[in-house]
Amino acid sequence: MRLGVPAGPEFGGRGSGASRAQPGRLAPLRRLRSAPRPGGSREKPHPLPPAVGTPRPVEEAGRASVRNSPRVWNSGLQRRRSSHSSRPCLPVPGRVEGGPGPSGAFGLPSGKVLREAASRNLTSASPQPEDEEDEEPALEELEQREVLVLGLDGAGKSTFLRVLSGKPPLEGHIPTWGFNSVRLPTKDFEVDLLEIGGSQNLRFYWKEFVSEVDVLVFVVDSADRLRLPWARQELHKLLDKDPDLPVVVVANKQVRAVRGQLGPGDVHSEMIGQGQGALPGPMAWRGWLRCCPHLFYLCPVLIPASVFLPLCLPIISYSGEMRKIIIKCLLYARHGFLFLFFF
Ligand SMILES: Nc1nc2c(ncn2[C@@H]2O[C@H](COP(=O)(O)OP(=O)(O)OP(=O)(O)O)[C@@H](O)[C@H]2O)c(=O)[nH]1
Ligand SMILES: [Mg+2]
Repeated sequence: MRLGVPAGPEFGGRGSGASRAQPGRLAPLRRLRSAPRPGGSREKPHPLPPAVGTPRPVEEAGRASVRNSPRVWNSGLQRRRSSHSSRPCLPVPGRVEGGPGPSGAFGLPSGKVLREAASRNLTSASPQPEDEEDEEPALEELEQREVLVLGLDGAGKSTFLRVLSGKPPLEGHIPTWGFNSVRLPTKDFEVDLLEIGGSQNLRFYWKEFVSEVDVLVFVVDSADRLRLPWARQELHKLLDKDPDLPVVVVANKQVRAVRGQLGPGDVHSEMIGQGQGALPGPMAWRGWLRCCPHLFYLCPVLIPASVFLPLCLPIISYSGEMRKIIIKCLLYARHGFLFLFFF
């Protein structure tokens, strides 16, 4: 059965974002995204291709060679791509209760196929003033980053995407039953973010995507003390699947967390883990400081937690400045972990 997987309603859902997408410039899964969409207008939910035996879509003439040219890809991505290039497209028989479609459920055939659907539905964020895009750079000069945004339900993934794309956060929790995607254009880069809903039924699919993205953003609800161990378990499962994956942990809802007596240090130790199964320290932190001076202020391990919070307060908000910092993090992420804290 072929059923639709719409973007979440919090992003205008059901294809409204796609009307602003630029098909010729879609970043993620450039090898797959131009697959014909059966009978789909951009205003309708995107039906997924058949689960098994999906033909590889043919890239648009000309663009494919540019996009896939080694000159365009950064070395980290090449490394990651080449080490996973032989990964087969797994048929996933799972069903998601409560999802759209006549039966109230949908099957997600594979990471690649879902991301293809997502790429058609990309919501391009309007360029912010700080990007100073006088002239669009030539296509072949653009580099791209594909960022997967995961985390337990209610952690704040959709909010993260919304705010980064210049929209105000929504009041209340509207669960994402499929995916949301957004494009952040910067001067020389395109950053595509893909959120997959965090409900238990959707977590099964997360691992299908991690090997094919440049960075994982893992959003944690710092106030949800009871579920922090679950969040850690999910994160570590993903890292088992791809140990080289650069991770940005977003420790959300710090205001509520402080009320619940859970500070950044707690989130840090919960997510890194302690004792058996813990991630080794050097692996957790190497590489970040070379990237961007701002990161120093965002890394709780290098500054005692007691001074970390005051230092961070001026920049821990979803401000324009924060947006720039986050984009830098996503662009230059190479190894290990970074923690960002939001209130
Ligand atoms: N105080 C505070 N609330 C937040 C923050 N981020 C998100 N929220 C709230 O948390 C609730 C859930 O946020 P969502 O972004 O919908 O959560 P989600 O991770 O996308 O959830 P699923 O789509 O179900 O996986 C909403 O009510 C948000 O307003 C934050 O940084 N601080
Ligand atoms: Mg969501």
